[in-house]
Amino acid sequence: ISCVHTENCFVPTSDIIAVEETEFNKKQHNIGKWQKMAKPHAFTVYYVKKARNHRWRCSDVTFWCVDEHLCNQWIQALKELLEMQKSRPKQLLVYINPYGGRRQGKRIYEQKVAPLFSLASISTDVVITEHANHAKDNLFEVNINKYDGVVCVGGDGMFSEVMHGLIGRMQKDSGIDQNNPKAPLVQCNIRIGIIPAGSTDCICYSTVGIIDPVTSALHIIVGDCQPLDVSSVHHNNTFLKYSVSLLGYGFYGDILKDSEKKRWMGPMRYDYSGFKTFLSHHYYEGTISFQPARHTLGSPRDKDSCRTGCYICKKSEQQLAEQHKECGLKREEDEEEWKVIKGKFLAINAVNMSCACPRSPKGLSPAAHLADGSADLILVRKCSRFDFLRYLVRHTNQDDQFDFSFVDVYRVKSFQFTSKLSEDNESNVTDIGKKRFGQFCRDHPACCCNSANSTWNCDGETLDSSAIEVRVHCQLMKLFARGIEENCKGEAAYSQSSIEQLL
Ligand SMILES: CCCCCCCCCCCCC/C=C/[C@@H](O)[C@H](COP(=O)(O)O)NC(=O)CCCCCCCCCCCCCCC
Ligand SMILES: Nc1ncnc2c1ncn2[C@@H]1O[C@H](COP(=O)(O)OP(=O)(O)O)[C@@H](O)[C@H]1O
Ligand SMILES: [Ca+2]
Repeated sequence: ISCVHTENCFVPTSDIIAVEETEFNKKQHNIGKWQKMAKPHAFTVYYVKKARNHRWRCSDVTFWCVDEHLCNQWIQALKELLEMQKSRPKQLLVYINPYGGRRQGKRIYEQKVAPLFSLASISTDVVITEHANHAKDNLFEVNINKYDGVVCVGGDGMFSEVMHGLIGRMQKDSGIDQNNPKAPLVQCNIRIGIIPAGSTDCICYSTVGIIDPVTSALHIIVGDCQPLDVSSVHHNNTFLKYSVSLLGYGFYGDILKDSEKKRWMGPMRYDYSGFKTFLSHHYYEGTISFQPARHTLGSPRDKDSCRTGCYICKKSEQQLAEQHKECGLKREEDEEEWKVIKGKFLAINAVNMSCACPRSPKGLSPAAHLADGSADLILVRKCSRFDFLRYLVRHTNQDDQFDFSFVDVYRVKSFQFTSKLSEDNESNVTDIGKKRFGQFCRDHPACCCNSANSTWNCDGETLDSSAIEVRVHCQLMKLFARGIEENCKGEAAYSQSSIEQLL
């Protein structure tokens, strides 16, 4: 058996996409040494080729020989090897948002992704959504056990919808009340794959390292698995939403609210509203209380970030498994300390992952972990426009965005927020004068005292309440991804040995 390539190629079986018998064709027969072969037989191996910047491509290599039996034996053996890769999906449920991002979802799926799925013998049921919440509602009805995974084609908003459907369905089937903020949620073992076709696509970028539909499709095909922390958001014992990327009040809440009116602008709407919001320079008064995450090894000021095989996330996984074993025992969580901070903030951002995206390749919190059971809480206090701009610019370069006197960052496992306005309204219901003054200010937005509330931006969706209660659920769900791979071939940033050196 020989290969037409002149160079040697080495492909691990885990990177093989498919093996197929190759049809004999004249053109191929006429090249090189195969001209002399009487009746050639051939098979083609399709495999993942890793290119620069975390990009993956489907490549192929064809092997020729004269012996038909030998050729078939090779095909058979390679197919058996593929069968042994148990984590690979065979049956997928696909939701396409035709209106996300630049409205290319359907085209991207049909032209770039579907052919790869069919090459890898994955069967699919495809739903093109007709309205918002279509995918979410549908997930409560379908026979979910039929599928090895769910794929969403769209942006972070579309992913969020699919995640709400899956996690919600899981809790419903297990009789867990999502409205109880303390309920131990049931993990969701059905993986979600993201084919990026949205505006920010930060979840894809932060878990794969690139926004590229083909790369994401290949991660699904090889059956990658990346656990992900999920935050639950409640208000007064009412469930509001889950969040995996950004939960932002003030700056990012205001950008989102303004940008929703400009959907026709496509992804550009965020830059337009960002500029507008930057100029308006609103700050908001409120109280934030949080429980520091003592269980995890890392800190938000670490130099190393979460990478494939991250040791810190593995440690949290072990702790989680131990917790599940001792689930009969009482949790001490509630008695743990709460830290309280009052102030005037331009932005309050809680991120479960770095939130790296093309606009900011290192993200809002470069050292945040995908699956350590914590979120990074970033408090940006009132400062000058110039200082806030300096802070924003550091999201795009190598400088440390936390090295400012007006920026604080904490790694937390839960937090609560109440705005000054809602506190006043609750504690001074009889103080009519104050209420009237509040009303007056809201009617006159030019008034400097900023009496209006901002809104929360929850993975790109607005929340109705400004007072919220948030809890991080360690590794509540899983993605078809493997985290960002280290650039140089070598160990993960946090390898066992580097940690041991640290301790
Ligand atoms: C001066 C340049 C400053 C650039 C600062 C860039 C920081 C970007 C951090 C982005 C974090 C994104 C977190 C992810 C959020 C998404 O879940 C979520 C939903 O995504 P989807 O639409 O795909 O469904 N996306 C968003 O909420 C959009 C966030 C908007 C980020 C745009 C920020 C632009 C800021 C421009 C400021 C301009 C100041 C100029 C002064 C001269
Ligand atoms: N067919 C549809 N029509 C209108 N909205 C939809 C449809 N399908 C999904 N959506 C909603 O569109 C919102 C944004 O989608 P997303 O794919 O995240 O795009 P973008 O990144 O541009 O915001 C999501 O909240 C989702 O619920
Ligand atoms: Ca995390």
